Amino acid sequence: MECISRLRLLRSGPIPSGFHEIVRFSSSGSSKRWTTRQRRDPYSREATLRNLKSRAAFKLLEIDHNHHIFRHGQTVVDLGFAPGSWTQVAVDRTGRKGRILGIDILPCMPPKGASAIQGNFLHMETQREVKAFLSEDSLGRPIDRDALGAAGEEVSYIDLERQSELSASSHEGVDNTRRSANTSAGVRVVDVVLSDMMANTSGNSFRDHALSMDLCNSALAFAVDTLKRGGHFICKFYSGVEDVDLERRLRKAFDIVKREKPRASRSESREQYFVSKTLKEGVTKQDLYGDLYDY
Ligand SMILES: C[S@@+](CC[C@H](N)C(=O)[O-])C[C@H]1O[C@@H](n2cnc3c(N)ncnc32)[C@H](O)[C@@H]1O
Repeated sequence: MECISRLRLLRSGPIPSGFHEIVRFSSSGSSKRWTTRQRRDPYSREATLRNLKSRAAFKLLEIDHNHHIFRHGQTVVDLGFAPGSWTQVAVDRTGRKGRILGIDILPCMPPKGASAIQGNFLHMETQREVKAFLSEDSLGRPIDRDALGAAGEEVSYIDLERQSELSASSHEGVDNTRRSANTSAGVRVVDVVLSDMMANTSGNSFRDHALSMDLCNSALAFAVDTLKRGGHFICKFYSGVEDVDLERRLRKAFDIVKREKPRASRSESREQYFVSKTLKEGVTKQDLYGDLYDY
C-alpha cells in the first residue's frame, strides 16, 4: 500500500521554471521594499499574530463571513494551497470531521489536519491523482483513535507503524494509510473547491490574465466533476477580456455567482474572486467545455 501525498511530498525534484522568482534574496532593493510593505501591512501583522501562514487568510475569512461557505464535516479541495493559510481556515471551519486536501505545484507541507499532493494542476496526471485520493473515502480523514477503539476494531502493529511513518512524513493527524487499487475518475464527494492558484505575475497584464483564465477554467471543470450537488466553488482570477466567458460558464453551473474584491486584496492588484454557490443538478463539464477537459 502506498500514500499518494507521501510520494508527492517527499519528491524533491526541480522546481518548474517560472517559480524560481518566488525566492527573495535579502540583499535586493525589491526585497527590502517587500519587507517594509509587509511590516506596515495590518493584515500581515495580524496573520503573524494569529499564526496564519499568510495574509491571504483574511480574503477567505471575509468571503466566508459574507457568503457562509463552510460547515463542519465538509470535504474541501484547496487548489494552489501553498503556503497554506486558506487550508488553515478550511481546517478550522470544517472541524474535527472535515477532510481537507491541498494541491500545489510547489513542494509544501500542508498545515496540521490537512493532506497535500504536489503537482501541476494543469496536468491531467495530477488531476487523476487528486480524484484517486478523493475516491478512497478513508484517505485524509482526521485520525480518531478513541473512535476506533470504541468500534471494537483491532489496530495491528503494522497499521500503527505505517500510520506513524505516514503521519510524520506527510502531515499530522490525518489517515492516509489505505488506498484503493481501483480508483474511479468521477467522484462527487467534495463540498467546496477553492482555487487561489496563480504563478508570480509577469507585469504583462494580458499574459497574466490569460494564465489566470487557464487556471480558472481547469479548476471549474474539476469542480463541476467532483462537487456534490449544492457544492460551492471559490476562484481567484485576474480581470480581463475573457472573465465574462468564465462568468457565463459559472452562471450555467451554479445558482449564485458573485464577484468579490476582499479588503485584504491589494487595491493595485487586478485580482478578484468569483464566489459561486450551489452547483446545479445534472451539470457536467462537457456542458461547459465539450471535450476540452476529457479526463
Ligand atoms: C497566491 S498563492 C496561494 C496562497 C494560499 N491560498 C494561501 O492562503 O496560503 C498561489 C499558489 O498557486 C500555486 N500554483 C500556481 N500555478 C499552479 C498550478 N498550475 N498547479 C498547482 N499550483 C499552482 C502557486 O505555487 C502558489 O503557491
